[in-house]
Amino acid sequence: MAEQTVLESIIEGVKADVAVREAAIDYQAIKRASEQAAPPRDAMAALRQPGIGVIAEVKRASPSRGELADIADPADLARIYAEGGARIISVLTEERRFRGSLADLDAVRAAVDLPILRKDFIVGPYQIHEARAHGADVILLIVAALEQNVLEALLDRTESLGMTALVEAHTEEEADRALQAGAKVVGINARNLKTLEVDRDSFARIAPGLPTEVIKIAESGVRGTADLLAYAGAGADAVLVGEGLVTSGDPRTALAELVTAGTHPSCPKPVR
Ligand SMILES: O=P(O)(O)OC[C@@H](O)[C@@H](O)c1c[nH]c2ccccc12
Repeated sequence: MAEQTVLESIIEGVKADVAVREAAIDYQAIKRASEQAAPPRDAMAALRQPGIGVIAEVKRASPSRGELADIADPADLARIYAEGGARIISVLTEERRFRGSLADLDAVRAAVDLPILRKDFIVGPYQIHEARAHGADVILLIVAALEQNVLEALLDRTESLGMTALVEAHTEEEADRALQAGAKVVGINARNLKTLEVDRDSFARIAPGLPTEVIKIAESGVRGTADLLAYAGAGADAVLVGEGLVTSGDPRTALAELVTAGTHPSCPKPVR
């Protein structure tokens, strides 16, 4: 048998964890909970604000870097992000490799009023209802992890709940599949989730081929304002930043620098 990619091994763990949660709260129950949650916030409006937005991520660990930051109080970090001008807060909920949890999502939801992205490896509708039930407004759909018909079904499910899907691609082919499925927000991840290699040029290669009306997010590898400005120059509406904030020692200042650069009159703007 061919060796598993990192992505495949993560997904295997995620499926096992979802099965455990579903045994405790079944599909009908999580569906009801998602329908009873307070209405989702408008992430598209947040992303359409002028300037290059920053999506700030609550991230403790990653398979590529191991432990990044303890983050004893994710609510506290989320408040710092909100005060610092983040457009959206991303919360990793994958437990095995990223040390996130739904408890983190709950804590952040209770602390801030911004749209929240549940960042996980979504494999089926259960996790989408779960995200909504826990107050998420945006979910990540990773093209490389999903068959096309499943991607389409999950995108429709997300939108029918009034949520926004950030559809993630790493190659031109995956970006085409995202568009085929009807994605309105496309993220280009500089990191290849199969090998964990980072290629910061992938955004500049792929983004110009996307329709102007599609919102474009540059994901991963933003170390500071120079990377933000480079992504802005290549047409990004927003950047998604984890490691650069949580390992900075001073996330408030690190975020302020990015937000200031992204809203400065000299910052390149996406063509609309
Ligand atoms: O920590 P970074 O390099 O700033 O990256 C943030 C974000 O892009 C990254 O966490 C991410 C992007 N897509 C993902 C999919 C799954 C898990 C994590 C991710």
